[in-house]
Amino acid sequence: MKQDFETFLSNIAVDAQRDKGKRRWLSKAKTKTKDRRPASSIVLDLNNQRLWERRPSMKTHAVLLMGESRVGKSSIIARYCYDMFPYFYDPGWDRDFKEVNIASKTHKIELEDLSTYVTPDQPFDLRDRVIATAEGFVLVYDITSKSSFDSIRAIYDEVRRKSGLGRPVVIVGNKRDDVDAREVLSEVGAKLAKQIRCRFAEVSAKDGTGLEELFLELATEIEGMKQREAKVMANVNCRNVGRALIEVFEKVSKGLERLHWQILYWMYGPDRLLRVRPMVRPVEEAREVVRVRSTESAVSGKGRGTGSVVPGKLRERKSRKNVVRGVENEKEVMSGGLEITMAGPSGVALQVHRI
Ligand SMILES: Nc1nc2c(ncn2[C@@H]2O[C@H](COP(=O)(O)OP(=O)(O)OP(=O)(O)O)[C@@H](O)[C@H]2O)c(=O)[nH]1
Repeated sequence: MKQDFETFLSNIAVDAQRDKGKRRWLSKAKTKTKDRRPASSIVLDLNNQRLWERRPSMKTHAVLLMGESRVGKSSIIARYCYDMFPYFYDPGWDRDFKEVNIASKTHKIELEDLSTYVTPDQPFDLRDRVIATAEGFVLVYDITSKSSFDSIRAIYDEVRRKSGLGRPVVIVGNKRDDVDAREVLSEVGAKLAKQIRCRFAEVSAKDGTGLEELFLELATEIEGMKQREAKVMANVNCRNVGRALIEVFEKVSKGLERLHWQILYWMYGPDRLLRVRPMVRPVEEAREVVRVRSTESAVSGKGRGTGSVVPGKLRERKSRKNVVRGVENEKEVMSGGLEITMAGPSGVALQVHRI
């Protein structure tokens, strides 16, 4: 009887302790609510491709915890962010964060438990979107439940299907404190991780074992991935900028050359143009082709015509108003037409327009 009474008393003490823990945990969570607004916004298109993304800083890493129900995802978040272990089951816990130091810089790790997205009132599409926006994944199983381990492979496949390329994944066996009830050996977990080439860890949300290293290494991995992505993007941009600069430069130089000939045309008119030309470009340098465009057909309104002067031959065209004559050897072109195109030594077509 005495013993029963003592057991009764100790049970009350345990319950009181749990209640106290729950109250403390909830009040902490409440004060944190202000900070629990989403730190990042991402706009996806219908195929879950990123259209626009705002992250408050490069150093915020979105980590998604996935796994069967009751494997301890919420408990891992509670232990890691508040250093406390809730003895009660709370399926509603969703998102929190913790700041850590990596290479003497502060990084913010946002942890999210996906189970809240699979309640019947949530559209299924939301689940896909949450996966698509996460930057790192923790696939949790319970070492005391073989079935929770068996589901990991399918979850991993889903992550690879729906997430961006190269997002780090860690397979985590939780409840390692519960050695007596163990159903999944750590070698088995490690073997699966090796097969799908990702990291493996065994942790305990109850006593906090392995959690600090787990998230620190994951954040470092995510940071590395982001830096690699940023480098690739910078390279792509550099190449584009370089190509654009060359294009602009080519356009400007062609434009300048054209302008140069236009000014000569204005100054001397078509008749005297070729007398000035050698001053600009020595005759020997000039190529053997002179093209004359837009002659009689342009003037007569039938569209643009193109004539070319065969080297060494005199070519003459007549229209109602214009006479076009080109003497290749002397590089002489006379035109009353609208436009003359000459192939210069650099291979750039020079056009002289009549205004
Ligand atoms: N012994 C032990 N029990 C744990 C551990 N982590 C969680 N639990 C217990 O496992 C139960 C489920 O934990 P939760 O954190 O609510 O599990 P969950 O994965 O978030 O569940 P859902 O929200 O349904 O997805 C709770 O009763 C916890 O007390 C652990 O490391 N060791």
